[in-house]
Amino acid sequence: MQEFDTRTAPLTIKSGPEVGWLRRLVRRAGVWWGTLLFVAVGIVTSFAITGTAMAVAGLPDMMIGYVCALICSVTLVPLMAGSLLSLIRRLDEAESQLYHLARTDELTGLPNRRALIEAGLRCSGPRAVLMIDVDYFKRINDTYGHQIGDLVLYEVAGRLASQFARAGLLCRFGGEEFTVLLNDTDRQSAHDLAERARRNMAETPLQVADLPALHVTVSIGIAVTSVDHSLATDKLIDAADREVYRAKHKGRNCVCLADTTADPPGSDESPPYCSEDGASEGQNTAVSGAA
Ligand SMILES: Nc1nc2c(ncn2[C@@H]2O[C@H](COP(=O)(O)OP(=O)(O)OP(=O)(O)O)[C@@H](O)[C@H]2O)c(=O)[nH]1
Repeated sequence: MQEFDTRTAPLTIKSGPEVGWLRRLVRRAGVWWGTLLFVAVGIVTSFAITGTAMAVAGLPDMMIGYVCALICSVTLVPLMAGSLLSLIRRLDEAESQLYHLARTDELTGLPNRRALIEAGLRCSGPRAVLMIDVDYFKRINDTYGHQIGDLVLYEVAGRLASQFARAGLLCRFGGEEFTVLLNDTDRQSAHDLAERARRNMAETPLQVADLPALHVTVSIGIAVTSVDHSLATDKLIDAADREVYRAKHKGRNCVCLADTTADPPGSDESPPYCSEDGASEGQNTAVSGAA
């Protein structure tokens, strides 16, 4: 399956774990050049030690000492350094792969919840969390089976990626829930983005395998934090999740905004706020609109 490119997003998952100087050397120079460097350092060091040892022992400069040092440097050092550096490279590749796998959702290729939490810990400024839940997803599974359900989730992820990849970090939170973390975003912008994505999903049916077009809608909960009203990302996620429940109770296919900051977008009334442009519950089933 294709992996969605989230590298263009302002918030990205960290590319890998912290590494020490030896790993950085292997990454930059490779095993062969790294080994050559070790041999060069080995020759210089062994010559220096040999010379010093002979001087301390009161021996005259003997060629044989330097020849022994040279033979050791060009035989033992490449053997040991080469083995060590190739082992480090293999471990580095394995750890990087493990790091990436632990932060990627297998089905959609999107970053997963762990990646979201880590990205959230790294930001402190004004930001927004959008929680996006596919409506009546169980019906899709029940009607077409889990395999088609998986394909629908994959297509939904692709659609959401096209809407949010440049705006923020889109993750699969779990099940049929997706999350977007938006940095430096106020309520109005977060709401506009969510509303655009909701509308796009509702108005353009999904094409999955050879099935007729599937009308899928989403309910979106938003929580925003500002400089004056700072809130940790996990609290924002909880608040956005509560808004999803509110959106579900409102009939689904709508966007609800949490009361975490000042006024709701375009309104002087007190928050929280819900924009209800969606279909009614009856029309808004994931499968009832299938042509
Ligand atoms: N195919 C598939 N199904 C999944 C996956 N993860 C969760 N589900 C299913 O998603 C369904 C979610 O159902 P509910 O929580 O009842 O929600 P819903 O049917 O979408 O209804 P509302 O959220 O209330 O609109 C369950 O049937 C889960 O089995 C997955 O990775 N693949």
